[in-house]
Amino acid sequence: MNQEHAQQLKAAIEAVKSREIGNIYFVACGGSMATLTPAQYILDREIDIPSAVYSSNEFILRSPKALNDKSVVISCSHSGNTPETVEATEFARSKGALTISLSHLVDSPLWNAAEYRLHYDWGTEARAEENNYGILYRLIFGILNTLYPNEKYARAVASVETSLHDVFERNKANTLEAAKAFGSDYKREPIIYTMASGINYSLAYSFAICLLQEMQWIHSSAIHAGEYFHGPFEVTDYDVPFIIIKGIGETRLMDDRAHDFCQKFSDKIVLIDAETFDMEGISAEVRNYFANLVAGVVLRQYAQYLSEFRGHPLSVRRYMWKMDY
Ligand SMILES: N[C@@H]1[C@@H](O)[C@H](O)[C@@H](COP(=O)(O)O)O[C@@H]1O
Repeated sequence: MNQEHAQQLKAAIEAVKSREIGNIYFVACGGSMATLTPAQYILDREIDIPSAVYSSNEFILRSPKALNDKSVVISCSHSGNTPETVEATEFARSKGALTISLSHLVDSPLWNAAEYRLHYDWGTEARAEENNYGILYRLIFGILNTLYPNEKYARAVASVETSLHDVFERNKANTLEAAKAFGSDYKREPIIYTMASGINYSLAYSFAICLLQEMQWIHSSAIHAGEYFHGPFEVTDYDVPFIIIKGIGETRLMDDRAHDFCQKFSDKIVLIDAETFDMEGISAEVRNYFANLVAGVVLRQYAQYLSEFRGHPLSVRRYMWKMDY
């Protein structure tokens, strides 16, 4: 265990404990916003303190009335440099909120804007318990366990610390051939939709906007499985590809309904079903909250092979970080 990370988490969790908490906001952009969103889902399910997710600039411009000194604002920027996330954190701090920021870059502008800072590791060598989701889940379940002590939350933290890395590795190995097949079969698709609900929806969103649009320049849109029947299902046809992520929790009913319909009319469904995951080591009562993380690792491998078969590295951008915008 990285002791520096453990110390940073302890300080942030103690700070939350020392305050009266009226609400919790999660603020970031793009992939980082999608990273934070499952934490809001977990809080929504577990406690009655209201929480919400905002894209950074909207947080500043909308300026929620309830943002005040009883707020906790958790922001994230991988680079630590996204100006709107830095400004949103400064804005939250100016309103008296307790600010906690996650970043891969120590001493970045975001790092300096936040009151409490959480560094996470990144890259192929990083251990799951020290990467962005590992740190976020240790924070969220740590906060829950501090505010509402419960063995369930302690077991969730232990699941991250002792098992998540191996769970990721096993599921990556189990889906390696499927990832290669996806890369080969879908490399010429001009458009790929993603669909999910509940805690998995933000994964469908980030896969569509970050992996497919940003990193592969493939047209895409994330469809909420419940919303599918309220517009998007009209585009379903035999040659229209859908990646459908099915969860194992309370919203699976919506995933089933969308999948059942979609497979009647599309011959190109890529199903990522959390029921097939090997979740051994993750405490049974919180597996729903971890299935999206496993699906994320599985899908990242799919994207990796898509990029290899297309000869389009995931690192290539046309505009991002290359000009003013
Ligand atoms: N794919 C995401 C983008 O969607 C996002 O605009 C950006 C956010 O940056 P950061 O997390 O550094 O704030 O970077 C990531 O790569």
